[in-house]
Amino acid sequence: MNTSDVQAQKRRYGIVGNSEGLNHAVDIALQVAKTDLSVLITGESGVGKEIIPRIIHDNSLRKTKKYFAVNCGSIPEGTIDSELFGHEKGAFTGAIGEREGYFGAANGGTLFLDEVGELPLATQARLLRVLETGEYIRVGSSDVRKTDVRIVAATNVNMAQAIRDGRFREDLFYRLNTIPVKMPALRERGDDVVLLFKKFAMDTAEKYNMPDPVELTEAAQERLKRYSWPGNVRQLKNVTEQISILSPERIITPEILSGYIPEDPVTHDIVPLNKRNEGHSFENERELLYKILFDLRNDVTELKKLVHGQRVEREHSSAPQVVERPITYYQPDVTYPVAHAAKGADEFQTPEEYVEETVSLNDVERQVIVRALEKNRGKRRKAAQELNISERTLYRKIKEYGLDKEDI
Ligand SMILES: Nc1ncnc2c1ncn2[C@@H]1O[C@H](COP(=O)(O)OP(=O)(O)OP(=O)(O)O)[C@@H](O)[C@H]1O
Repeated sequence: MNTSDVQAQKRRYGIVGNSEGLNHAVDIALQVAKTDLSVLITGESGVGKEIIPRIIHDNSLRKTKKYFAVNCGSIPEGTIDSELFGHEKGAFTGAIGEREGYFGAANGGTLFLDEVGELPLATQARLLRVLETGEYIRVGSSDVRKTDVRIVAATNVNMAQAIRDGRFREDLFYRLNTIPVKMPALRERGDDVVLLFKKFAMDTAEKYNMPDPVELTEAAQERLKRYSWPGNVRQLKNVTEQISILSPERIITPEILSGYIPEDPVTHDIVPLNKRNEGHSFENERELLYKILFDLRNDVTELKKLVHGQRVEREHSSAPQVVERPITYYQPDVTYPVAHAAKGADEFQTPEEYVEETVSLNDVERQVIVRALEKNRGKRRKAAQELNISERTLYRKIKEYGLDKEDI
């Protein structure tokens, strides 16, 4: 293994970790990059398979040509052939114009077929043909076209089982698997888990302008290493973000970790997140939640500034003082104390009047959505963009909170 090349690639792509399995995967990617051999990357969901095809393409002779990543599992069975191989005008109802398809568009370049194990059998036959001969036919056409595409595929399904079940063609498997690359599960990477936690903690602190990233005690590091991480690096990233944002403590102990990962090191209670399930994606929910929490924190900070400003003003005019409140972080399952919204300078409250009111997270979420809808004059697409969530999630939330019955 050329260690310095491997280290350079890891720096280039922001890959964190130094375990043997990870270094080996990057090394193989580098070694095969200059060939046109097909590569099949295997590994559990969330282990970081997507980076390997990028390394291969960027270090290949095709690097100046197109690179496409296609998630085969997220494309409906009815349209996958047309997406991959293109279609002619009028090939099926709704085919208003012709479509080139990825195999045509990537000519000369690289195509990354993620979740290749999910391809329907008919598409597998087409894929085998193009891999063996470079030939393919658009849907609704009889013309044979030629293309020169390098295929890198990835899967998290057990291919041997899929072949036994008749869900995946054995001949295609061998064709794709010319060079196998195995991405190890996070639980097999030893200290990498701690390095990754540090990276994600720093990224989160930077992203949200936090003064200091969270840090792990020695015991907490051991606890992270003992846990089985069924959702792998993706799960660790989410957990680190959650801790960074939700924990008022910045030094993380095993006790604090217990609120975020199960005590039982091998339990699969925390379900791996499914990126493909866009309509009800946890990533979207999480983003919305983070946004709410940050809006809330910003509101409190603003309020604090306002209170401070008012206090200074009133001190000068010997008016009654207002008690300053520390900013509180949100804690799961705890209602959040907020001061009454500032009403305007003249209506400002005295300490006696300054009451705490609790709002649930749902109330806050509802308010944030109403605010975004009002601001965008009911335009849901714009509101969803502003909230950084998908339109489908916004529609669902609107229904959930009965906002569709309100005049916004
Ligand atoms: N070694 C690593 N260093 C830094 N970030 C990583 C590393 N491995 C994975 N990640 C990050 O973890 C997340 C999940 O990785 P990725 O999407 O590549 O997983 P995957 O194996 O393709 O999962 P799936 O099979 O579900 O598609 C991404 O945000 C990725 O950037």
